[in-house]
Amino acid sequence: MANTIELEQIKSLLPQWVEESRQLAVQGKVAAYIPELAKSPRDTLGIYIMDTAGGSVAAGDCSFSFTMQSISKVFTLIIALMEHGEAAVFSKVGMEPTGDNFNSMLKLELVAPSRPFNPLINAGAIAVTSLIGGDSPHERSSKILQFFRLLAGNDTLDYDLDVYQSESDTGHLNRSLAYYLKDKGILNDNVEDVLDIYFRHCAVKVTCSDLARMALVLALGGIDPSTGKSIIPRRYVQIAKVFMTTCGMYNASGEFAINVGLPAKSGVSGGILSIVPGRYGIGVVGPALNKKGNSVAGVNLLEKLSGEFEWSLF
Ligand SMILES: NC(=O)CC[C@H](N)C(=O)O
Repeated sequence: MANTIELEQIKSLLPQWVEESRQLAVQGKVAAYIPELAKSPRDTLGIYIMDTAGGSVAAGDCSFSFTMQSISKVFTLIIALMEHGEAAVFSKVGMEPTGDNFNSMLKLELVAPSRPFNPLINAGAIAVTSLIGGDSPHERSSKILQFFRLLAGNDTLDYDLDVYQSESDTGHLNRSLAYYLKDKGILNDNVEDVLDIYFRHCAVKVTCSDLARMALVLALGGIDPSTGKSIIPRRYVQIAKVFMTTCGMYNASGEFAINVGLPAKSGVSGGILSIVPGRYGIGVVGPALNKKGNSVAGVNLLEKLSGEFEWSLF
């Protein structure tokens, strides 16, 4: 179906669907292991969809801002690939899902070498972040933030310093993962430096429209929709999409592939970035999470959309 006709249909259906999906938030829980995230309003639900021709649809709580958390890992992977290429990145992380929690230590010890299974689990993302170069932790963080701003088409993107501080004060499990990787020679960086960079990129504050714009660049195979120029090599977008499909929704990635069938990445703040390749960039937020750590209402909304408009890639 032509995008413009479909977008009009989405526009008319979406407000009602948002209200229906919002009802499911009571089944979920807001993440509390980062204390600052526990303050998020459970019933919030927003979605923003951008198409390749400049059209967009917004519904629900689109002015709500939230931190990217694990969604940022997709883009730090891309930066590391652009700086160092595939061989260097895949010497530090694998290409396979784990079946374990995103912050699990288990396979690092069980499987030799202790290379994290993929770049979207915490251990893998920390290893990838350690590859991003610069003269100081500040310079490395700035480079990441600038790239996120470019992708979002929003020069005002910045850190939520309360969330950053909260995670920095309590992120001892991530610290232990990083020290373990340092011991095993996977991480060559100063551990506290790399964690600071990691906590900062997780704490970049966005709205659904920022996520949709970042997603749109991926949907376009790396083309900046404002300039028509390539800002990410197509091959690296392909790699990112594969990881989003196989590992992007934690241990529910298989279920999500069956029920929605789109590359997606979620974060513990309740955000989900998803794409319909060649067509749409989508940003969703709903802070109440299901047992697998994904936004209950957000996943439900994406299921409705994909089902109705037959977006599944499979
Ligand atoms: N799943 C997530 O969104 C995790 C990101 C979070 N900053 C953490 O490291 O625990």
